[in-house]
Amino acid sequence: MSENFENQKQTLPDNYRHLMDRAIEARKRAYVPYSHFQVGAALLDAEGGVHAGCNVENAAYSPTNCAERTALYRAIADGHEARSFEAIAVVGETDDPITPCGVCRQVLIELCPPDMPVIMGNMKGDWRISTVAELLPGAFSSAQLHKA
Ligand SMILES: O=c1ccn([C@H]2C[C@H](O)[C@@H](CO)O2)c(=O)[nH]1
Ligand SMILES: [Zn+2]
Repeated sequence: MSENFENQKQTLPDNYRHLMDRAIEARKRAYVPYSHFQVGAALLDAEGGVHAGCNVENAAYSPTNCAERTALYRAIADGHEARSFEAIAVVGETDDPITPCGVCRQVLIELCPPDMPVIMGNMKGDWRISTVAELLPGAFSSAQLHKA
């Protein structure tokens, strides 16, 4: 399964490198007084625009928003159509490339094409790529809901 691929050692393709650089930049703006774990994300839209996100924590913990969801919700709020996105990069200071949490995987399934690449990285430059669908096998999605 692609999620278990070893970290890629080759160079990230230029377009994805650029997106990852934007995620690294967004990571600096993380609001993380509780975990001190900064995460950045950058979402590419169909027009070539990039929507950055960082994690935003809360003293009550559960209102915390991950970097991935910040980027996605920001792009939707700016008028971009659901499932029109082309790629998302996410980065944290992890040994292996960071992987989105379960909540973000569900939101990715909702708002992105199932074959959209998720470029996962760390601050050492390791990276790997999985599609949205690969990250959440057997997902409950709108397709099932609307059959009811
Ligand atoms: O993919 C991830 C994983 C974690 N976090 C955030 C949530 C919380 O603020 C902190 C620690 O879990 O990192 C993200 O933003 N994205
Ligand atoms: Zn998450």
